[in-house]
Amino acid sequence: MVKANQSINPRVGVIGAGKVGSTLAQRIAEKDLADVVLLDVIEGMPQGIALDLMEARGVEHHDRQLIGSNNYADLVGCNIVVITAGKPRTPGMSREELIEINAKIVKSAVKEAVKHCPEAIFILVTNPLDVMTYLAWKVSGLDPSRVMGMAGVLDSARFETFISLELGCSIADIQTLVLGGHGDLMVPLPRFSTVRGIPITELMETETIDRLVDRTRKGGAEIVQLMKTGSAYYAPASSVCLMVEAVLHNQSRFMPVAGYLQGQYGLNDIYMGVPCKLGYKGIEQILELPLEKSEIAALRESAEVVRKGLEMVESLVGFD
Ligand SMILES: NC(=O)C1=CN([C@@H]2O[C@H](COP(=O)(O)OP(=O)(O)OC[C@H]3O[C@@H](n4cnc5c(N)ncnc54)[C@H](O)[C@@H]3O)[C@@H](O)[C@H]2O)C=CC1
Ligand SMILES: O=C([O-])CC(=O)C(=O)O
Repeated sequence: MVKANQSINPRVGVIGAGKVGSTLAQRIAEKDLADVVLLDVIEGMPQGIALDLMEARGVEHHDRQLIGSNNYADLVGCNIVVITAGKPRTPGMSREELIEINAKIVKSAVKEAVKHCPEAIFILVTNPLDVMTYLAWKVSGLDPSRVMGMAGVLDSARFETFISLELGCSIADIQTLVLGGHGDLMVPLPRFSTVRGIPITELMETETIDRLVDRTRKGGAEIVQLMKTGSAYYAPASSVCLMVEAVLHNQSRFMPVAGYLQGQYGLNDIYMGVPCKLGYKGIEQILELPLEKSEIAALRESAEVVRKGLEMVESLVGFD
């Protein structure tokens, strides 16, 4: 059996071996990106999933190592740590209702992880995303460029899906941008969403765009409602994997990421979805777009929800 600290390959720690975490481990290994340490509080479960994924290697043709663990010390040497630990919502719940249960989990997971791999880049997934990313940054003591959250890639991918279904065209030509907090007030930007460079505002009626924007905003809830017992995980895992690849391969790719704002878009001391350049140092640049007044107002409204969540986290678990 391979020991956790024997590899010289890139290594990604995934904390939380549930739906998102285990699917992400599979994506990372099968795309041949890195070895994976899959960690959970449930004994035997991450070990079983890691072994199952190892046994698929001969068929999938890769040599990546997958290690299941209940011990944070096994994260030694990880280049990236992804936090998926925590509860998903069930029908009727908002993401904010997860704060009480998930803040404790994220705080302790990040504190433990950073002790063993202080050099890692941290990517948060646990909801409510922007609030948990801020909490993770605070308790990690790391530079904000090295702590980020995944949501905008997923929300943009959903918007792209709905546009491609509406226009009956390939998704390959569609690129969208969804900014703001990962909640009902997220900010899809039709002006910056294109099909082969053509803004969708040139291709669809306003009412159609509004309908697709609304479906995007409620994209997570639509799946929660259908699944009944949990939330989306295939598209979320693919979205995190894209960020992992951008960092590991130092790709300098622009994508919407929950990054720490220090005055950009008129917002300060908050994590929220903005266009970021990702490379091996983490967030290398935050791009400030020339937004219209209504778009800025929508971003600020979205930020208010995040701030309320931060107040709640501070009173529940604190940021120390
Ligand atoms: N940012 C985004 O766009 C998305 C966020 N999410 C969020 O990701 C989180 C995980 O979702 P799923 O994987 O579907 O849930 P899940 O319930 O399948 O998995 C969560 C795992 O976390 C583990 N866990 C709990 N406490 C832990 C701790 N202290 N240390 C290590 N592991 C711990 C649980 O044992 C469980 O295996 C949820 O909060 C969900 O809302 C899910 C999809 C998209
Ligand atoms: O909806 C949820 O709770 C999970 C999530 O964040 C998403 O799928 O966008």
